[in-house]
Amino acid sequence: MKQAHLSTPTSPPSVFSGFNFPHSKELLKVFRKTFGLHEFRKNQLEAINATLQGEDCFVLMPTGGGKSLTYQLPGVLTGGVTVVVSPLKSLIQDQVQKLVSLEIPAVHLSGDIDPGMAESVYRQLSYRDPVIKLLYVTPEKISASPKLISIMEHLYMRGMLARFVIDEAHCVSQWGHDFRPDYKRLCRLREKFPGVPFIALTATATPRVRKDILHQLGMKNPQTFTSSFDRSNLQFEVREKKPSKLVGEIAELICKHYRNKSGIVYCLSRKECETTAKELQSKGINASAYHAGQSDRERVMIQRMWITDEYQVVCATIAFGMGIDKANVRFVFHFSIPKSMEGFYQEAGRAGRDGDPARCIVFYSYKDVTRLRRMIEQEPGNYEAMKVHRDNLYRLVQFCENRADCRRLQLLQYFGEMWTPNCRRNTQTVCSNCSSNVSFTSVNFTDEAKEMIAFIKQVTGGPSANRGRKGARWGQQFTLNYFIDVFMGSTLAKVTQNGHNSSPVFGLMKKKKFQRGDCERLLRKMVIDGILQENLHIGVHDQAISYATTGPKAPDVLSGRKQVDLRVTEGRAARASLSAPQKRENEVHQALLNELRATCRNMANSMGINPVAIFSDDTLREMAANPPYAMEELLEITGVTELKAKRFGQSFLEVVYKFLPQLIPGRRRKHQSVSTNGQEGGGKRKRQTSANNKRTTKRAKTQQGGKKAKAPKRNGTNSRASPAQPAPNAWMSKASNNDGGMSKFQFRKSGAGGLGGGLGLMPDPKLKRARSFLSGPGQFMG
Ligand SMILES: Nc1ncnc2c1ncn2[C@@H]1O[C@H](COP(=O)(O)OP(=O)(O)OP(=O)(O)O)[C@@H](O)[C@H]1O
Repeated sequence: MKQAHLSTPTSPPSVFSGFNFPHSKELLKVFRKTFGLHEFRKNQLEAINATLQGEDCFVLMPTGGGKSLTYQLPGVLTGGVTVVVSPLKSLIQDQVQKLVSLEIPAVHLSGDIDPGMAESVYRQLSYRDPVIKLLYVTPEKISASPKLISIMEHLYMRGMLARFVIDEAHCVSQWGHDFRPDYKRLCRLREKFPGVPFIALTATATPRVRKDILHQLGMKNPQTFTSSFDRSNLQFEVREKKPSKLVGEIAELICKHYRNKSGIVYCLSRKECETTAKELQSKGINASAYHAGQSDRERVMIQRMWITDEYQVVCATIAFGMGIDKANVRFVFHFSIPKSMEGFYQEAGRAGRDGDPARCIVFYSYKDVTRLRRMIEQEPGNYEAMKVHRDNLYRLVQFCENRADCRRLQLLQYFGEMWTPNCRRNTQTVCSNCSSNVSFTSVNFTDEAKEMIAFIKQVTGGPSANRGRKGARWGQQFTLNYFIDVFMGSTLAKVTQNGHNSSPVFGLMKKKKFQRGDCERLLRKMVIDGILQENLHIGVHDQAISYATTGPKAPDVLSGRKQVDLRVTEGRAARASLSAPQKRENEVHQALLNELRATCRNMANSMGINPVAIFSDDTLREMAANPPYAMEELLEITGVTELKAKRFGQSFLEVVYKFLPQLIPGRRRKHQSVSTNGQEGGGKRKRQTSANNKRTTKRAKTQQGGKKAKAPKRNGTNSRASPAQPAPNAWMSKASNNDGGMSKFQFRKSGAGGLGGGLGLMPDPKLKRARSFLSGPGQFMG
């Protein structure tokens, strides 16, 4: 694989870098002579040095990044046997073959090894100084074979158990996409063989899964080596799926751009694999199906023929491809959506391992979500596991639906990387969102959402009414599509028969000049956000039907604690009668967010640290959506600790101050509280505007149509004043003081009459809590 060009922040040199270790000379010799390699990739040398020093290691590298070397090379160098736990027989066989081809003594004990061979392996392992350097096993083998455990005990007693390698370590976490119960039992190895170092490796893990992996494996203080997950040579695209035309579309893509080029088409079911392969064949493409319904032999043969390019395309279920080291895969298409972001990234990552451009397209249809949900709910397992899978699926849906943010950025953010890739730099790999010339803007649909929720609740009886497969219900059952019909003013018979054409919400979205697609996206977003929910039922013909009802977050919307925004194309936004001030406000908040991000990036670059070590993007979004005007308000923002506020806060407040003239429009802002008597404010803390800025006062007056704003007091206090409101000119002087400014900001009281008749801007802590990554400005797009 060619080295990807990464614009990630550079990590500081590790204590494990370099060649000044006792083992370094021998290491270089084996690296060059045995493995035939010349240059280490990022983090390889560091991880190898660390494990050779007896450290536990956690290695996170993207697919094809070169993880195997980080344990194979130490395996060769160290005395004793390195035990590698790997999830798939095919993967194990492939690795063992490769090692043997390099004349490295490697063996496996996977399920289908013949008994004579297994005996021979056991015998060799019982020698005082075994020749075997790497022993590959499945986690199931470790769980089920007392003989293997006993062999390992003997190795351990003789000091010949060099290390344990946990490959595809995300399988240990049930928050991951590929949970394997036997992986979870691997922590027993730690108890049984104390002092034997572990290496856990994975190509896909969110911060949450990473934490869980270490917890599950009992790795308390590992050396962690993380490479960027960016695969800059991959082009990401999500296309609308038109089922009846899809195979034709795929065939055309292959014939036009990938004639005789290798690729994978991932399908959801065996049947889909078969029919897709057949149809591609009928269009002259050399394709084969690959799925669990075929015999092991058949699958091995298909895999081999694809690796050697005898088959151009494999139409496969997800079981295909893990660990296959085929460099020249030019495309990975998802005929139906994958089950999770991790699954998607792992599958897509099988393209372009040689570093040349490759294309990854997901064909997305919301109908597939119902199919997948049904599959998830039919899988054996407890409710928790099912819920995790369902959440993973909805996260992927959210990715597919977001047509505004860079796809690469979305993926990297999902994996916890906080930097902005320059996706547009390369026209061959620019993602479908960055190459689109449609511009988006955010529209607040909270009022409409409230009406919809009230209607759905009224007709369905709320969430408790539709629970259970055949549960008792007081309300009626309707699908999300039915509600879309109602809100779009459809005159379908079922709508009129139910009398919903006379409801006030009938045609609500049509009146807003919305297209059906936009209305669909809004309702799906409400499902993703938990404002609505879909309950899966099995119909009379064994068909899965999802009935919609209100979700757990609906009360937050009704009470005004949660806002419902949808990104729509600007033209549509205008048609949706977004008021001019509303639009201006959105733009200001977006511009503020951009500048906050730039500040964070620049600071991080100058300090040589990751921007996330300063503030996460979620924190910056919250800051932009609800700008802090003082240090104490900054401290209210999720992710801002006192230490961070002290170290970095001033720079961020200065950015906010720069936007003050636009942020003080003298009218009620989004997150303001309104007391029952119509007076605003009334909360413990109010974000209030500075009073002694004449420019803004004047502006506020104008915006109120000439209504006189309450005269600001210069240094007085006011019952509705925030205790921390520096005047802009005072802020500027604070900024130059360079003392962190914290104490002064906290205790200085400026004039507090506020603008626009003393409008207090109070952050609503509940709203902040409810604000997910979806609801910040610029997040969710339709
Ligand atoms: N330092 C290096 N120089 C050149 N090639 C390398 C280097 N390290 C690894 N490779 C090659 O890169 C390819 C991918 O490596 P490897 O199979 O270890 O990736 P991986 O991270 O385990 O991927 P996956 O997640 O798909 O299993 C292999 O062909 C390997 O030989």
